[in-house]
Amino acid sequence: MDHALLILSDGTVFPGKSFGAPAPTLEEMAGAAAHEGREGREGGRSDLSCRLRDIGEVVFNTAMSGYGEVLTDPSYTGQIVVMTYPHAGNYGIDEAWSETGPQEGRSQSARARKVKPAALIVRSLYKGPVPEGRTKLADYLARNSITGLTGVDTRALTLDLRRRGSRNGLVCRPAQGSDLTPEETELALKLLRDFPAMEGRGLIDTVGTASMVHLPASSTSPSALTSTSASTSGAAAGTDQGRHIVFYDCGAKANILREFHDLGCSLTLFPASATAEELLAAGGDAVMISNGPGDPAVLGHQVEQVRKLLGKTPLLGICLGHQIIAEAVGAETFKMKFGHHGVNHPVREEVWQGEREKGRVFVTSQNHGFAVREESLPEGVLVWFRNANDNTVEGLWDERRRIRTAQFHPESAPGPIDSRWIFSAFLEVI
Ligand SMILES: NC(=O)CC[C@H](N)C(=O)O
Repeated sequence: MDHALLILSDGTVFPGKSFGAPAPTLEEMAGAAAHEGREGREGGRSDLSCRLRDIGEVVFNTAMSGYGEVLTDPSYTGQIVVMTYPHAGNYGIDEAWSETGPQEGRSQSARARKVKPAALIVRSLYKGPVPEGRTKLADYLARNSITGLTGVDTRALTLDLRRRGSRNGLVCRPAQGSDLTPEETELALKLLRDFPAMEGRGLIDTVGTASMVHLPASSTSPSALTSTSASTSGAAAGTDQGRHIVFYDCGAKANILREFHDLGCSLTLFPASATAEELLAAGGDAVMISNGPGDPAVLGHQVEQVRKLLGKTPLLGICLGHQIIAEAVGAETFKMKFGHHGVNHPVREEVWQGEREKGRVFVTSQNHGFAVREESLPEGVLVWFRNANDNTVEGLWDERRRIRTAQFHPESAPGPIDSRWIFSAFLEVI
């Protein structure tokens, strides 16, 4: 394994050893950045930098397992993920665990890009055998051209990110030996200065389906949803036969689709470029807005479309979808200091209905760096869920316009399934 380093935008360095794809040198990274910049200018595209490997916003994830789902979750696009649990790789990885939803109409290269984060950082990579039929984490990353960094003091790194906030970083290899030359350090800091901050980045163009996809309720296992350990035997399976959910796909996780499917719903997925008219014309019972990467505040098109849907159809949202709906009703979102990424975030229910016990607390799976500003919520839009650690808004409830949203991930994958009932609660608005 080669010496490699994580460099944060303020110059803090965390040394380690690379696994998976070899870490690039700074000269290679500068060449790739110049190439992407040229292509971006000539192609008239606004943000190609998300396709650059090895550079992105460094975030820590507190899950004890689930690296396979984390690596394939489209919401991690543009981020370098640090796992706080010290060991990674000991159960290998199976392609079938992918959390990436359908990618119809995308180019072959986009579809082949299975791993969404820009790099993975761990304390200690397990190198022993893995169960038959599975791939070693290092081989999986190598096959997908993603660099991993092991031997990193992830505890110190996490404390640093908590104290000073998530910020951009890059993973690189010194051209010689184990340290960077002053020139290499200068180049690294320049690359990081030129790289866009997560606040203000629109990233959904690169994820999700690019053309309409219909997943009928009757099919027992649509090819896009073949694998899951968490949702094959839904407790409430079949109870909502016949519901048709129109799905606004901003980079959906596969398990969200599976959960609706397990409740007997048919789904029609539309790309994030679709219009409100197209979504309504599909004639569904509700429109669901998916999770996805990047800053919700810059998604003008999607916010505008969702605004046009208000009151015309029930609206459901998860994570980015929750944030887009919040923007559409006139509320604001903001960048959190280090976000919530993990599977152990307590959330309290603040609005309840019918027989449900009051004020329940759930341990939830989370992955978000932005949140809804509570003071900006208009009248009639209630806080359905609240984070029990920091009191931030974790879900919205609007009775009049039939809106239900969750900032966290009721579909888990990875994580506990305590809040899985929310999919049934979503369908109560129909
Ligand atoms: N998982 C998600 O949908 C993430 C939403 C958004 N990109 C955030 O970081 O807050």
